[in-house]
Amino acid sequence: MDRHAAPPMTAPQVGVTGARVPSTPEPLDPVFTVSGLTVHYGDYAAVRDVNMVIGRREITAMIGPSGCGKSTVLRCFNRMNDLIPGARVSGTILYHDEDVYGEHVDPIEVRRRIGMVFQKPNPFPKSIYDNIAYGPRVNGMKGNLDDIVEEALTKAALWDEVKDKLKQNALSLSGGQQQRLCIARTIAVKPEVILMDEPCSALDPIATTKIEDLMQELAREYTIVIVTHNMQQAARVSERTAFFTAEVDENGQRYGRLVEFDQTSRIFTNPRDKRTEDYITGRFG
Ligand SMILES: Nc1ncnc2c1ncn2[C@@H]1O[C@H](COP(=O)(O)OP(=O)(O)OP(=O)(O)O)[C@@H](O)[C@H]1O
Repeated sequence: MDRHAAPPMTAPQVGVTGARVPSTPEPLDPVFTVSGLTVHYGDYAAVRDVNMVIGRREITAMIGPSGCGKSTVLRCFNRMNDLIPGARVSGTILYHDEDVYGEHVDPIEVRRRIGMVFQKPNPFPKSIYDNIAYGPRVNGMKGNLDDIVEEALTKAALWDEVKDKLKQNALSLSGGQQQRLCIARTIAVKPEVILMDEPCSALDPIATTKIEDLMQELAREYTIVIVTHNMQQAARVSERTAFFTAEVDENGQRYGRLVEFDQTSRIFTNPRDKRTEDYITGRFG
């Protein structure tokens, strides 16, 4: 797949609060263009007809009640659903101009370019150093491995805390440190996009703040898509928000759908859809 090297057509404006304020409902510099995305598990169409665009170097949040398909959609961006027996994806997801599910696309390469951080930190039971070095080694990346490890840990705001104990087992780190290690591990293989599935739900408030600060720092260089149950978190960190909900079809089947996708500031202050308003004001879900 060709990596899109063009600079963004429009730089995000900087608002009075210093927050990055996007200028249009839809990003002008898409990394992903999702059209008519439907995901089945066996015969069950869990999430249907999703259309959205993910902007380059933006943070896009996906929010909504449990079971509405947020994680299912997130896993489509890097073909993680390929690993779930019975999962079937229809519609298209363009990564720049290339179909992520195209016939000749290598899912391993997709997952290198589009990394993922999970809800529960999942370091390998190896040293801190080897956790980071693993990806670059198996990908045959050129360059000095020590430098690659230091750069990834520095970008993940963990270097100062671990530089004197790189040989220590990663499982000896705190939960928040383990999650930053997993982010460093993702960064080490030089992705363009980082997908995050509830990355703070297992962390305390201080560790959560560190990850949120880190996300904003990383968004200078990476495109980030985050699933979160925490609406305040979506409001704090993201430029755009997609609100999903679960509805029941004419056959009594519950399914997930995207209700509204817009600038985060608009979703949280002046949503277009009553269902979004009910959710963000706590009247539903
Ligand atoms: N591996 C699977 N096999 C079968 N059904 C699944 C699988 N994963 C998810 N589902 C179903 O798909 C629907 C959407 O689930 P998904 O986990 O994507 O929702 P979610 O919005 O991320 O939920 P939560 O916020 O609780 O994590 C649910 O009905 C769920 O039961």
